[in-house]
Amino acid sequence: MTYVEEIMEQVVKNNPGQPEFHQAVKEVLDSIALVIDKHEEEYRELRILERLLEPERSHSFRVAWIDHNGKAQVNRGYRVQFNSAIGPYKGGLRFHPTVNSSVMNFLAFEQTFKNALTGQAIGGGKGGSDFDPKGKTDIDIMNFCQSFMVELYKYIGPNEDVPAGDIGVGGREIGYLYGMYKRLTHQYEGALSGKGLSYGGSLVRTEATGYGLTYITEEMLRHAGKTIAGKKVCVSGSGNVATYAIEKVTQMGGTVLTASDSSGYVYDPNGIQADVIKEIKEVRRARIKEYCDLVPTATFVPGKKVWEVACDVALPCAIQNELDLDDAKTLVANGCFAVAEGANMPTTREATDYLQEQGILFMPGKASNAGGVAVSALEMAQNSMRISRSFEEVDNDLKNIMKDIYKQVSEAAADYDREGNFVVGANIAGFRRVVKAMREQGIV
Ligand SMILES: NC(=O)c1ccc[n+]([C@@H]2O[C@H](COP(=O)([O-])OP(=O)(O)OC[C@H]3O[C@@H](n4cnc5c(N)ncnc54)[C@H](O)[C@@H]3O)[C@@H](O)[C@H]2O)c1
Repeated sequence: MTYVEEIMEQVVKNNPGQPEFHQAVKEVLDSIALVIDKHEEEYRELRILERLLEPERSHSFRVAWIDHNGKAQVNRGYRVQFNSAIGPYKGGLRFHPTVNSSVMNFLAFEQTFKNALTGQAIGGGKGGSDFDPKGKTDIDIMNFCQSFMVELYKYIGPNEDVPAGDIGVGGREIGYLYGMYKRLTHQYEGALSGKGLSYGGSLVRTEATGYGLTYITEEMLRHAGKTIAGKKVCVSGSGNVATYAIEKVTQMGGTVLTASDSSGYVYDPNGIQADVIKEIKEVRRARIKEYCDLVPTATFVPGKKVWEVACDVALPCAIQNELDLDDAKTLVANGCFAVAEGANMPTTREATDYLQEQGILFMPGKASNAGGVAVSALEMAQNSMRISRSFEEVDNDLKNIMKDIYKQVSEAAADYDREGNFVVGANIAGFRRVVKAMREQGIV
């Protein structure tokens, strides 16, 4: 048995009932087997993979809170501090009923490689809760966030661990979390990113993941002699990443045909309007169906996924495993030639393999959605220096970071004779940077 095979068996044995974590680890190990095989003896001796796959620290805690009816509620909170070889832990907080140890481990593990790809000094972490924000009042959200922070603040700090938003955690939630952090620690410091502009946030952080996704997609298309302008694009989701991907694709001359939530999708051949999505999701906090009340040319398709709509480019921006093999076949049959992941692991392994076999340009999330965390790191730097930079400056940095990620990913793939395989390239490039830092710091 090879070292990689042995380790994969061990991961499954040591983390039973964690399918998402196993899926993420398998994808990475399959890609980096090429590198491991070259250094097998040395890596075995240093137990590189064992150390890389064991989170440095995992916190799980009770979150008791009172809802707007005065009733007691209890949820479970998490913070997984996976790897700090290259910097303080960094990664979002997710509030969604599907959150469990498997999802947390998969996200924190992926985050380690993604953060390495940005070239910044940030390690990998992730956190969240099985709390479901759907249908909750503003008071519920504040009470929950405050109780969550009463525990979380013990583990975070600007030089230790800097959480940000993710599914279910946007500007409102970060505000409530930060308010309680400051009250508990009496420190005004950048212990969270994605903060509001009035209290230390960075311009472009809100837009960063969706914009960054669009910039790297354009870069990938450019190298294939194409461009986003004039293309039909399917976007799934209608949250932070989806909204700003829709906005940037439209600005760059593409037409976004779809947006969705867990109830179904809306289709508009004239192009989905990001401002209307913002009104529905950020102001009214309503279901996507309401889009059709505001835009008469749009139609709502209940209970279906966006991938049945013919498009040139697909941008999955909702949740893990939302694009499966059947969806991939439909996309290819309808002429789609590029897929870039806005969400984390939205494409199943079978779907990814099929898309790559069919010669579809495919950019994995750990490269294509890294813009959010990259601008979070810029926010951390601004907080430390007590400065704020202009929209243009930060946006320009974001563009350069995304271009650099494309370069690293394609060069790493080429180094191992896998030109155009950006999954292999992203995993190898991230792995090389993390492992170099781990080796230089000894067995810790
Ligand atoms: N926010 C960031 O900066 C960031 C950065 C990197 C990656 N991501 C990833 O992007 C994805 C979306 O995150 P977000 O921050 O936009 O969250 P969000 O809460 O703002 O939006 C999530 C969206 O997904 C939709 N959704 C959830 N389950 C769905 C389902 N089963 N079918 C269809 N739609 C569904 C929700 O309705 C919502 O529109 C997640 O995978 C997240 O990990 C986010």
